Amino acid sequence: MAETMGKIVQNLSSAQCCQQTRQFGSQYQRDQYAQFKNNSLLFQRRKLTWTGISAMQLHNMSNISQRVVYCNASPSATAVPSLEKVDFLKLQNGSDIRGVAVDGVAGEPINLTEPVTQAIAAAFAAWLLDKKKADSSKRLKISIGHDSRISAQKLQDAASRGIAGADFDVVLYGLASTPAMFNSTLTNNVSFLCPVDGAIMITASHLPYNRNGFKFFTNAGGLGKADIKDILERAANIYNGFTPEYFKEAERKASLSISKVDYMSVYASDLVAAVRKASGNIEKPLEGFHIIVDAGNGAGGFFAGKVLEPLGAITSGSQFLEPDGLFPNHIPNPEDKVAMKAITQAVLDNKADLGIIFDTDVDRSAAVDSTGREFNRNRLIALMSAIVLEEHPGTTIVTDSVTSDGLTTFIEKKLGGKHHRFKRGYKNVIDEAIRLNSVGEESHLAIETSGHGALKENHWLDDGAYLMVKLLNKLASARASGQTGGSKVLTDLVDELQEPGVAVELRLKIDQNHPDLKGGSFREYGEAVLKHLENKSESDSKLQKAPVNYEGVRVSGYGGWFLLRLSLHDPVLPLNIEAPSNEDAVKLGLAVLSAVNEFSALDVSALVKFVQQ
Ligand SMILES: O=P(O)(O)OC[C@H]1O[C@H](O)[C@H](O)[C@@H](O)[C@@H]1O
Repeated sequence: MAETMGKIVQNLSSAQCCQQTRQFGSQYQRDQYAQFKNNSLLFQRRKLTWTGISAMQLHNMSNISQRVVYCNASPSATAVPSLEKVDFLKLQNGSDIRGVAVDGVAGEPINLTEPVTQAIAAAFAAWLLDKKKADSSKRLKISIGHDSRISAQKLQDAASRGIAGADFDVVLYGLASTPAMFNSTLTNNVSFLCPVDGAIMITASHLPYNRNGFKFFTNAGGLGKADIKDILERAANIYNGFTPEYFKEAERKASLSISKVDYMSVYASDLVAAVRKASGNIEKPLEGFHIIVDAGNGAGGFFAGKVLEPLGAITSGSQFLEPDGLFPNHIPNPEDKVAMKAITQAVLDNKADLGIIFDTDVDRSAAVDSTGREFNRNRLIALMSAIVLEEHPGTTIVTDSVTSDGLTTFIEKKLGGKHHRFKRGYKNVIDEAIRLNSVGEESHLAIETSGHGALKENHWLDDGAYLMVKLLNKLASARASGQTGGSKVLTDLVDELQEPGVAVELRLKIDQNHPDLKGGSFREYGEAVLKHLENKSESDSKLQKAPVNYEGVRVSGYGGWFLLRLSLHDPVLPLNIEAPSNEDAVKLGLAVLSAVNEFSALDVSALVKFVQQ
């Protein structure tokens, strides 16, 4: 059995990527597949063989497996790799690590190799050991999960060697969601080897198939920027000290310390229990509801079979539940228009009550009501605020900076709450909500327009599945109190949200090699652009600077507003404009353009196009 499970883990990514019969509807899909075909040659060279087991068969097999399987088959490095020089700090992406794990995209060489991964995992173990010094007598364990990416298995194997080499136990969850990984540090269940001391999620969220990365958790939550920097610095040292003996020894230790657990079943059953509890302990509180899931071929497919069906919902018409790291149907991203159109169409075609869509690693989500009305961005925040403010009257809702003025009016005037519009970035909003509570301002919800949302009642974990559970609770309790009308109970909650006639986001790139930067960083340049825009706006009588603002330059005028800010990660100034009409939006666009036009390293072509429409 142990050997079989070792094989299953080994073959998972080949199974996901070797489906031969594909039909591609768009150029995006054809491009992805062409790139994949090149990559599959690489896979063959690395001797990952295709055994003919489909991803769904694997899924079914894992369902009948024992809870804990000890894998004696070690993840093999096959040969001692030759090491290239690596700038580890370049792999930091805020509070995540991101890199290129698969060849095939021009101009994007691999920088997340197996040795780099092994060093990063060993560095996380070392970091964790420092944090847990108090009980260092016990052997620590780290869980590893991954999304559906085609590089998942090789990175999982390398991470396992890194952790085992540091004398930790490794618990493999296979295909998992990011929030489940955090949850595994909290769950008390020895037969599933929980709680673990630390958890690693291998994911690059919605990014293209060639990327991958890591998120790290302890029972205190996700690691922040400073911790990630610390881990990457440790990883660079570990990497520089690698020797052939080290690799051999890590491989030997890995063969002794890896177990496999079906943790997603534990996590899913917690979600099921939460909905049952909210409905007054009804076994099937969603009986009769037709709810469609679109997992975008990421890790969220479990939600249909392991959450909705046990609660009694019909899930027929659900789509893209099978993991496929080439994402052949649409990008798994609730912010993506094509993705939202796909779930909306599925709801309408199937005359379903509700549609639910997740991003690749299920930390983000959105929904669609039975009429095809989308609950994403400001509307999802409004809906979640309505639910949370019913439970906690007057509480503060923390959001990111690009939320609309209509949302503020809705939260404050209609719902009687307080809207704290903070900065972009899921970690920023979560940390701010935690800070507010610590200084005596009650907050129960931190949520971004991107679909990241975290509740105090759920350990401030940003969990797309849990957000959807809150919607299900509402459906179930409405049903229990005799209301009919399906998802109308949700739609009614946001019917007074004022929405702008026009809402756009334009992303203006800074050319980092442009002489106008005069050798400075793109951040300094971006700050100079923002300062200039702020000064110009102050001298324009038709514009008013937002009295409270935590990021970039936010200005009202012409019945709407704009926000220009620096991207969290990229050399980009994202510009959001919302206005009652196109004409007003163009006036706001022109006000920005007249201020930023003289910055020759800034690509304003998207803005020029917008104002000329
Ligand atoms: O600043 P931007 O480029 O718009 O990116 C902002 C986004 O970055 C990442 O994807 C984070 O996970 C999100 O929480 C954040 O909203």
